[in-house]
This record gives sequence, structure tokens and C-alpha cells, in this order.
Amino acid sequence: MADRLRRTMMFVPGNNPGMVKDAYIYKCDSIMFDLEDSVSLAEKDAARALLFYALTSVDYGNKELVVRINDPRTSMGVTDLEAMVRAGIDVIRLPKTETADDVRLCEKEISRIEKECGRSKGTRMMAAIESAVGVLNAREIALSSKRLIGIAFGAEDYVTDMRTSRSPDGSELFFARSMILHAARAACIAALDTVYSDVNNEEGLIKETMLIKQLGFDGKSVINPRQIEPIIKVFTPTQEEIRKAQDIMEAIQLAHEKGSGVIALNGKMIDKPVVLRAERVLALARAAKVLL
Ligand SMILES: CC(C)(COP(=O)(O)OP(=O)(O)OC[C@H]1O[C@@H](n2cnc3c(N)ncnc32)[C@H](O)[C@@H]1OP(=O)(O)O)[C@@H](O)C(=O)NCCC(=O)NCCSC(=O)C[C@@](O)(CC(=O)O)C(=O)O
Ligand SMILES: [Mg+2]
Repeated sequence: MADRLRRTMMFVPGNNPGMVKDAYIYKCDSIMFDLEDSVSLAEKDAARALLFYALTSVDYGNKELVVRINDPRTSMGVTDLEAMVRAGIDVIRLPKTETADDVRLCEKEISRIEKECGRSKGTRMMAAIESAVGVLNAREIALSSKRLIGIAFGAEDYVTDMRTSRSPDGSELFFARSMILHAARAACIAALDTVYSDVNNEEGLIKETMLIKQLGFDGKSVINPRQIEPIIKVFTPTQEEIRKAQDIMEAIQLAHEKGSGVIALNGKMIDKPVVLRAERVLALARAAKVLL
């Protein structure tokens, strides 16, 4: 079980004062302020200053606060890091990560800034993978730093790099999603899926969310508050799933009392992997507060 729920991470353009100020009212698990692609070049400095002010003055409650910076290999990216680490951001999201060295370089800058401003080594990182090279290096990226809480998929840039476009069934994304998931699991960190860009298509969003949940993702980036509730619903165990998990825990307890590690429940074998999955359902249900 992850250290916290990350079912929904809402992108908030860093140059929009109204959205930045009010973002705490929505029920997303994490707020992801953006300094990269949703902010034009002319507005980068103003957006950075706005975010610094917001992070040091607005109470966002217990939400995880993430900032997507510009390329940390550029002076703009380093200036973003200077401001965001000093403002006390929880997580820095690296865009368009291609190699483990990209992560290590960013980590080096974070460590230097933390030392200079006297902040403890608390800043965490997330690497977004958005290209063919990044996907092929996913394992090395995921294992490159202890600061990484997860790796995320950026499908809009990825399909552009792959010379294709996104289809309703997402078949063109299957290889990348599988690579990212395997890399995240090998590194014991979270796997976050990409945005669903058609904000008025709730049916399509739910279908895509059910697919990525079944693949094994922990959550999804969102671009609009209306996308939060449908995703949370898909990721929250139903009462039937909870009851099934509780029955499994009772059955295995009975088996253990009889000196066995395996038992049948309604004609199905209950053994250790089944029990581990049931424990995860119950942990998710408790974290989502649908089970006490
Ligand atoms: C999509 C739309 C224009 C629709 O506008 P609409 O006007 O139709 O929205 P409405 O529903 O009418 O808004 C109702 C109320 O909600 C407020 N509200 C809306 N959105 C809000 C929000 N995000 N945060 C806080 N507040 C919000 C709004 O202010 C209003 O508040 P109020 O007036 O008080 O009622 C708008 O949402 C929006 O700009 N989204 C953010 C877009 C963005 O960040 N893109 C960059 C990240 S993706 C990327 O870079 C690709 C990627 O990198 C991704 C990856 O890596 O995964 C890759 O490669 O794939
Ligand atoms: Mg992108």
C-alpha cells in the first residue's frame, strides 16, 4: 500500500490566479501546479512568482502539493526549482524524463537548494515519461532516486513522439503503460496514468480509468475538476469487494487455525496471493474512508 492515496492529481495552470487560489476546494488527492506546457513563455516568470506566493500563503489542507517544473537542464527549470523548493513544495514533477541522469541532475539541484535554504531533505520527486526513449529507460528512471514517489505517463507528448494519435481504446498506449507499470512495481513506487483530454466525455473517462486500474495503475492525472469524482469512484472498493475481502480474511484465519495455508471459499482457492490482494482492497477502503 502506498504511503497515501494518489487516485487523482489535478493539473492547475500556474499562470491562472483564480484556479491556483481555489484549487483546495476540489476533492483531488494531489494538486499539480504547472509551470511547463500550460504556461506560455511570456508568462513563465509571473506564474513562478504567483505559485511561490500561493504556496507560502494559501492553506491547501492535507492535499499533496506537486509542481511540474520546466526542463531542469535549462536555466528556467533551475529557477523553477529554486523558487519551489524554497516555497516548501512536497513533490517536484520532472517533465519529459528520458534517462536516469535527468532525475539525478534534478536531485542534485534540489539537494543544493535544500542545503542553501536550510530545508530538511524532504522534497520528493516524480518523473513523467513522455517519449519513446523515456519508455525504453523506464526501469532505470524508476530506480534512479530514493526521492521518487512515482513515475507518471504523459500520453499527449508520447503519441506525438510516436507519430500517432490517441484512439478511444488506447491500444497505441499499451506498451508504454506496461513498461511504466513494470518499472514502478520493480522500484516499489507509484504508477500514475496520463490525462484524459476530452473533458466533456465522462463515459470515455470512466472506460479509460477502468482499463488503467485493471492494468495496475494507482491513479490518473486530471485537467478538470469534473474528472475527479468519476475517477475516485472507479478506484474506491465497492461494498461487495470489501465484503469479499473480509470473507477471504476470515477463511484464511480458519485455515491457519487448522494448520493450513490454503482453503476453499465458494469453490475458489484462497492462498497467500489472494490474501495479499484482499488486504490491499481493505487498506484502500480504509484510506478512502469507506471502511472504518
Ligand atoms: C480543460 C479546460 C480548458 C476546460 O475549461 P472549462 O472552462 O471548460 O472548464 P469548466 O469545467 O467550465 O470549469 C469550471 C470551474 O472549474 C475551474 N477549473 C477548471 N479547470 C481547472 C483546473 N485544472 N484547476 C482548477 N480549477 C479548474 C474553472 O476555473 C471554473 O471555476 P469557476 O469559474 O469558479 O466556476 C480547463 O479545465 C483547464 O485549463 N485545465 C487545465 C489544463 C492543463 O493544465 N493542461 C496542462 C496539463 S496536460 C499536459 O500538459 C499534457 C501531458 O503533459 C499530460 C501528462 O503528463 O499527463 C501529456 O503529455 O500527456
Ligand atoms: Mg506532456
